[in-house]
Amino acid sequence: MELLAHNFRSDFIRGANLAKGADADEQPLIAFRDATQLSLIIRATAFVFADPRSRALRDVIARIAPSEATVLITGETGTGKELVARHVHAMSNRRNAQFVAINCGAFSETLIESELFGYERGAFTGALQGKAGWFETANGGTLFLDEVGDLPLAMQVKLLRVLQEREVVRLGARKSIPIDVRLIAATNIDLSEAVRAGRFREDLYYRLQVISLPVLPLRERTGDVLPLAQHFLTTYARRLQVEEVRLTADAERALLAYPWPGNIRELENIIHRAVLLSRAGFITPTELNLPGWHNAAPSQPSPPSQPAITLAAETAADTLLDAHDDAAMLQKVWNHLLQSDQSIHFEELQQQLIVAAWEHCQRNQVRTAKRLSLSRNVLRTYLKRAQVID
Ligand SMILES: Nc1ncnc2c1ncn2[C@@H]1O[C@H](COP(=O)(O)OP(=O)(O)OP(=O)(O)O)[C@@H](O)[C@H]1O
Repeated sequence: MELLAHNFRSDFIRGANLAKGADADEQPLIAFRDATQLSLIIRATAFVFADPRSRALRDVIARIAPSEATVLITGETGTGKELVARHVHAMSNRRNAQFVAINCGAFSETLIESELFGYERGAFTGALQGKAGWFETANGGTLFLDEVGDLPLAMQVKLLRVLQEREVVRLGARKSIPIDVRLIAATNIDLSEAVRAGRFREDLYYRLQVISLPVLPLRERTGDVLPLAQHFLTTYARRLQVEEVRLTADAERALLAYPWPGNIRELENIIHRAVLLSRAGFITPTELNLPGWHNAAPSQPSPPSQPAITLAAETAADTLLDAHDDAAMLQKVWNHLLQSDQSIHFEELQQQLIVAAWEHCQRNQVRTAKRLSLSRNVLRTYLKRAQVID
């Protein structure tokens, strides 16, 4: 297996320091990223490239990284698009400058303009002082625009202009500011389809995909499954200060047979939970609890009924969303649910929790996505899967 890690800050391989460090406690148990926060700090960056198709991708990245060309990364949710973007940056000549990662789906239409391009003092009510936008923040480095398909059309026009002119004009300003930024964009929707439907500008589409990097779903690169599982096992065992944990042969077979609709993020969550539930240093298919897997052993407790899961999710969502500190609260709720009934099905519970949050937000998708730090696209995917929207 091949594991690449960058020296600047690699939480995944800094295991020894992590075990006792603050990071160990602060890692949220569920992978809702706080998309509304700028990730100005280069965070965990370790890559497993074991499958021949992943190694081919790694070789393409090495070839294109040093160029200044704009890159469009495509792939299903959770396939590792952001990690690929960080890898491109880390292998480019801009590696010592800022990598700014933004999730375009996490911002309202009005907010995104001032965040992207910045504003001058007095540009709008409440603008008591000027602020640099993301383009200015990333100057000299790389700007990663995740979920670029979520950009409103008016913003697409402005983005195209910045890419053409290589300068930004802050809201309320007359002067333009020259910028030197490499843009990497990512999407999990079919942008060419969005172009045909008139939701995405064709000129911007071609401008973005000077280099196109498709990231395959995990089910199409099964050679990565066990090395990734091993990688997350080591990571979470260290973070959770658990002794060495191993997968049984049955558990490995189950991992290989599963189709991974949520891709690497789902694998990471499942291993994280299995490490928490593991006994005597082993993870069996019971601890993996993969959707569709049923343990015939009579000693197993029967799974909770659907109403019980729904109620637990509703309570969890209400507690979570009423709390001030969402991340800490989410971790507590999640811990509680894991401990209260270990047979609760992770995916099912996650789905129920998201639906409950959507109900809590009066079925307003924008507000729900914002509260959960998910993009609207990802939220819609979950809601469709739960069959509560078309
Ligand atoms: N090759 C890899 N090696 C190790 N970890 C990986 C790899 N690819 C992805 N991951 C991990 O899987 C998780 C999901 O990756 P990432 O956030 O980059 O996916 P994404 O495609 O950008 O998702 P989304 O479409 O939802 O934004 C992250 O925790 C990331 O660290």
